[in-house]
Amino acid sequence: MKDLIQLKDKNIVVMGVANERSIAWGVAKSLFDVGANVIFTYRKERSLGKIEKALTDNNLEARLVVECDVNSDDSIKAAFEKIGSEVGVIHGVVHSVAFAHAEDLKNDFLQTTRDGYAFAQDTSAYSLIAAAREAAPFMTEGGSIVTMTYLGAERVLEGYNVMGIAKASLEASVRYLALDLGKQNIRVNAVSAGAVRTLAAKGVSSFNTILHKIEETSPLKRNVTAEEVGDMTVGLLGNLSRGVTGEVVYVDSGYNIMG
Ligand SMILES: NC(=O)c1ccc[n+]([C@@H]2O[C@H](COP(=O)([O-])OP(=O)(O)OC[C@H]3O[C@@H](n4cnc5c(N)ncnc54)[C@H](O)[C@@H]3O)[C@@H](O)[C@H]2O)c1
Repeated sequence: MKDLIQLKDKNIVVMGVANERSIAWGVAKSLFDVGANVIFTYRKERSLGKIEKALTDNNLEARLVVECDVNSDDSIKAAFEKIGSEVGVIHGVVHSVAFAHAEDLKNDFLQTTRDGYAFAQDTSAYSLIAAAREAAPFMTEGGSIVTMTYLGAERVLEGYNVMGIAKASLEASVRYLALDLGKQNIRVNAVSAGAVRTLAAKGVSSFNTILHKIEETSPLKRNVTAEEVGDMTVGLLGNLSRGVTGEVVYVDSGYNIMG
């Protein structure tokens, strides 16, 4: 399988590990399993500590760990320049980053503020465009970019509100980026993950209800794990998916197909 995926010794940037429950950590574990060189980016010192602890506890070694605040163009540019200068070629990027203000997830969607809307878009959707732009010059052998989205982009899920709009932008951005970057043989896809209990999920008030609903009604009658999301992400990063770009792939026990 490792040979089919062809990610051994490839340099893959993973953005968005806050702790061992993060979807990005599930992705990183799958990447370590196939022998990739994993480069982490983090926003806060607290996350850096959590990444270091997760690596030590699991007896793993990162190729590099770099600070990157996706609300800042300068920070994104500096992060990818540092990564590029250290590793030379970047073969893949995993964008697993999102944020919205708590009040915009608690209040009715109708009450979304202009600032809250802009902030959710900036952090959760524009950040993919900026990261892709700064990574692309170092992706000289072609490669793959994968982001994390959610069903709330297409369906109204109570309490997901402004984040649903950000995910809709994110999914459209995946398609436009796929066209631009296809010329460089860089593929861009999204994984639409089922509900996974993480730090970010705490902001969604209806989260427990969603978990139960998936258990009851999805074809597989269970929730998915960050590891399962990680495995599909690695599939989209590697050679087996070389003909796939601009897609949203669901890892949600099939929940999205149900009426
Ligand atoms: N947990 C779920 O149920 C679920 C389902 C579908 C999609 N997702 C998506 O998966 C992705 C990862 O979320 P998660 O659930 O693993 O939660 P998480 O809280 O573990 O990860 C979110 C990450 O975003 C980072 N982040 C936020 N603002 C940032 C900024 N300005 N600069 C840099 N990093 C920033 C945080 O530091 C954190 O590492 C998100 O895009 C989320 O919307 C989550």
